[in-house]
Amino acid sequence: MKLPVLNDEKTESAGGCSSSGCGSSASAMDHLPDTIRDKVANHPCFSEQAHHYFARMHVAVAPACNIQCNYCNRKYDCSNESRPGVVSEVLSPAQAVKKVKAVAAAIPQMSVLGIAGPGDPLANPQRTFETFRRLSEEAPDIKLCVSTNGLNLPACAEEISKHNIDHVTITINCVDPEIGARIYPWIFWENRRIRGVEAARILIEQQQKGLEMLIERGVLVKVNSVMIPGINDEHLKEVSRIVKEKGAFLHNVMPIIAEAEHGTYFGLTGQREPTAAELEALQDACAGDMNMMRHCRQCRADAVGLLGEDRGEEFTLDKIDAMEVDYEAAMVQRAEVQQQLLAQLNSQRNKLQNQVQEQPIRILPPSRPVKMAVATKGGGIINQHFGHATEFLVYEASQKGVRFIGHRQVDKPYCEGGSSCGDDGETVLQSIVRQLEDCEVLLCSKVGYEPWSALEEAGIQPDGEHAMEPIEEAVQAVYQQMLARGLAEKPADQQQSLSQLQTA
Ligand SMILES: C[S@@+](CC[C@H](N)C(=O)[O-])C[C@H]1O[C@@H](n2cnc3c(N)ncnc32)[C@H](O)[C@@H]1O
Ligand code: SF4
Repeated sequence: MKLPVLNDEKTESAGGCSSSGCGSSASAMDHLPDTIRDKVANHPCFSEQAHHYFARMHVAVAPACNIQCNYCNRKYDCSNESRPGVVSEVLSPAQAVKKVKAVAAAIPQMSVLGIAGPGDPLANPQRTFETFRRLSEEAPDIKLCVSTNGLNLPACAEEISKHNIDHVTITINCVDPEIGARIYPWIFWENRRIRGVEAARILIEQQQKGLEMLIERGVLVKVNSVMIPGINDEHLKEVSRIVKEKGAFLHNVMPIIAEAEHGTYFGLTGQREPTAAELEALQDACAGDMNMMRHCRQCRADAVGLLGEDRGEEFTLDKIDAMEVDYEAAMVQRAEVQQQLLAQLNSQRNKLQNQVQEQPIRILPPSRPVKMAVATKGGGIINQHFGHATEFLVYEASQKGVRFIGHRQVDKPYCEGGSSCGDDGETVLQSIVRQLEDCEVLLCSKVGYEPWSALEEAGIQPDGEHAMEPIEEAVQAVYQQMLARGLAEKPADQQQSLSQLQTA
């Protein structure tokens, strides 16, 4: 069965919430068949809207890998670090099942369990499928998903569909073996280590075959691609076109993380990471062809919580051993909480749609889009203090509506770092302001005087007047105010807004 692929340019409603490039906007979700909408409605990775409300967890049961990527080193771990491949402890399937049930009972909005490493789940098929089999029997209310490099996917596709795993992510960085040879030094295939272009050719063949087999079996497939400037960045447009044609549901183009201290080939050879603007431009170029995921936080292989947060420390093995879990009772509570969250999510979506329909048709002079940064702790509302934010979501408002375009991670929240300098002499505040330099507004619940001034000096208008309001509504409202004032003008009346905010 080939799944419908959304092209948000086509589904966008005039003046509405287009979330262009993301398959989860109100308009895009409405065009999905009910069966698929139900599958993604509470999946934080497959739906941008769901990621504000629903949490996910990964269990690290798969240590080995059957290929080497030049950007991956699973040996380097730091408990404060959130990046793929990193874990604090590898679990046995029995430990993983125990942990999942403990987390699901404690965090009822946790809807999805994924296996994503720290190596490749399908290079550890016994451990992976044993975990899935036991979970589908003992915790049938949890959605199961798996991430793979695809080398062993054709051999596992049938088993995946038997285990009721209806979401799979395949990492596809290229469809050209010459490019692949610059990303993958070797693969382990049919009991041999194979190198160079031949290795890349086999990997690409298996990935494409695996993708086709999953689509035929009605599994929702997301494709991850790591953007490596100068190596596969231009080429990823071709990858996007091909995987879309084959029926992939979502494409997630992620920036390479290449720090020398991680000891990866790319880290050590000085491969540069893309800038936020380069990533957005590539995502936009690919979006012409398919749905793009822009809310990926490149999680650890043992992450727990909402995307962007990690509550793993609350669920270490020693703590879980001390927890008594009645999963039958937990399932009842989980169902109630998740129903409520879905109702909230739907009501927010309907509200936005109604606003669009009720808006009188006005002919506005053409105006440019505006980017706004938002501080949120989840729930789809503006509910975080500027100084506590570890990341900011970025939205673009234009006359077509509001769309989510990405997120900016900060090294340290302002309140933890204050005006202290890093090795490069930049203060925490300067670094945050630099990350947000293309935004013109910052929406948060509160902001102190020092960051207020720094933001304003950088041309970013801080705004605490929309605290506790739904994000997209607030972004839309601020944009309307800017239009009414004439967009070329600098926002006036900052002093009045400032008096409504409290110091950090
Ligand atoms: C750690 S992998 C685990 C699943 C599987 N082995 C795979 O590669 O798909 C999860 C995702 O993180 C990506 N990843 C790993 N290291 C990365 C890095 N340094 N920069 C960006 N993405 C990375 C992988 O490409 C993959 O899409
Ligand atoms: S396939 Fe996944 S786990 Fe294996 S080397 Fe690549 S990123 Fe790391």
